[in-house]
Amino acid sequence: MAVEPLSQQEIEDRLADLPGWSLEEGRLTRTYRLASHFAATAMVVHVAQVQEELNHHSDLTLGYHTVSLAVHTHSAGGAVTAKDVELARRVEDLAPGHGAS
Ligand SMILES: C[C@H](O)[C@H](O)[C@H]1CNC2=NC(N)=NC(=O)C2=N1
Repeated sequence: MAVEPLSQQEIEDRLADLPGWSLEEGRLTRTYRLASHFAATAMVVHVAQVQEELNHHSDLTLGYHTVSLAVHTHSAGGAVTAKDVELARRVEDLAPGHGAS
C-alpha cells in the first residue's frame, strides 16, 4: 500500500467515513468505551493482532473501560497515509463485536 502522505482534504474526506475518529496532533485518533476493563483488554489483544497482520501499529492505550488509538505512518515521516486509514477502518469493523462505542 502507498505510504504517500495524504493531504488535509483527503484526511477530512476519509474521516467522514470513520465515525468518532479525528486528527489530533497529526495522528488519526479514537477512544472507544467498553463495558468493562476485561472487555477493553480483549479488544486491545484483537487490535494488536490486526496491527501485526497489517504490519502497521498505533499507540494503543488501555484505560479502565477504554481503548485509545493514535496512529500515523513513521516511514512517511509521521504523516497520515492510507495505511493509517486502513488500520482505522479495520478497528471500526471489529469494534462492534466487542461492544465498543
Ligand atoms: C520494519 C517494520 O515493517 C516497520 O517498522 C513498520 C512497523 N509498523 C509501523 N507502524 C506505523 N504506524 N508506521 C510505520 O511506518 C510502521 N512500519
